[in-house]
Amino acid sequence: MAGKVLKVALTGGIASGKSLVSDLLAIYGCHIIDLDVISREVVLPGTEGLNELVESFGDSILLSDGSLDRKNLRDVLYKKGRNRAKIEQILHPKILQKMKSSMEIFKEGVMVVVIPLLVEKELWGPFDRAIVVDCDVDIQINRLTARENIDSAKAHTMLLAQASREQRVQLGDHLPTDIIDNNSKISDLKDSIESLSQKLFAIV
Ligand SMILES: CC(C)(COP(=O)(O)OP(=O)(O)OC[C@H]1O[C@@H](n2cnc3c(N)ncnc32)[C@H](O)[C@@H]1O)[C@@H](O)C(=O)NCCC(=O)NCCS
Ligand SMILES: Nc1ncnc2c1ncn2[C@@H]1O[C@H](COP(=O)(O)OP(=O)(O)OP(=O)(O)O)[C@@H](O)[C@H]1O
Repeated sequence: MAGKVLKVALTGGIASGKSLVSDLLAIYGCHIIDLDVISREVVLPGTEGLNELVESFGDSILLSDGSLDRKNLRDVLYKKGRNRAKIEQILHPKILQKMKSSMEIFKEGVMVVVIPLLVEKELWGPFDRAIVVDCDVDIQINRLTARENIDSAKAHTMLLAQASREQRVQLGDHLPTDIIDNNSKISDLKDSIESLSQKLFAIV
């Protein structure tokens, strides 16, 4: 007989710590599906995703080996205008189809699906619960500028393409939601994630 699956959506702003939290949840036995990982698969050389992006934005978005130049597409995405909508229109149906297939394979335990744009795209329908990784905007900007080697003006532009902290926290109106504070040390985050995973495995 098949066991039960707890379907948990994990979200948070850019550079809030979603990957770190999902790595920790994996250590405690959660099964992770990450839409940032899937979004790389749907643009591999030879895919429809990459071909459609090139049709729309030209081959300047490619590196010399024919793979996607992610930095270049990022600049295209955050430029003023309709580029972001066009990129999302090409990639999101493919990403969501792959998410659905990956979710169907998992039959027992705690499944955590990392969805950066969960709130922006109102994608909470298939889930039992949510986790929001939250940190102060200043800390988020510092982590983003350090990781991507960009200035703070560019980091602010990236934040503006996403929901605000306040909007994200309102996810609690739709799903039982755990807010994970990631403002302090990684050792503190580890402790919160250990408790959270115990809670999730007790619910499933
Ligand atoms: C523009 C791309 C190539 C930049 O790649 P890069 O390796 O620099 O970043 P990565 O993919 O790891 O994304 C990092 C973060 O950027 C943010 N982000 C990505 N796409 C978007 C978007 N369409 N709108 C707002 N924020 C976004 C998310 O917080 C995400 O976690 C890439 O982000 C992309 O393909 N985005 C479009 C697909 C998409 O919307 N992905 C989000 C998951 S559904
Ligand atoms: N508590 C913390 N203390 C110090 N550094 C941290 C902490 N949490 C995350 N970081 C660092 O901040 C950066 C962003 O974290 P991470 O990549 O996990 O965020 P993310 O939400 O997955 O990012 P993205 O939205 O780009 O996918 C990384 O370089 C990570 O190592």
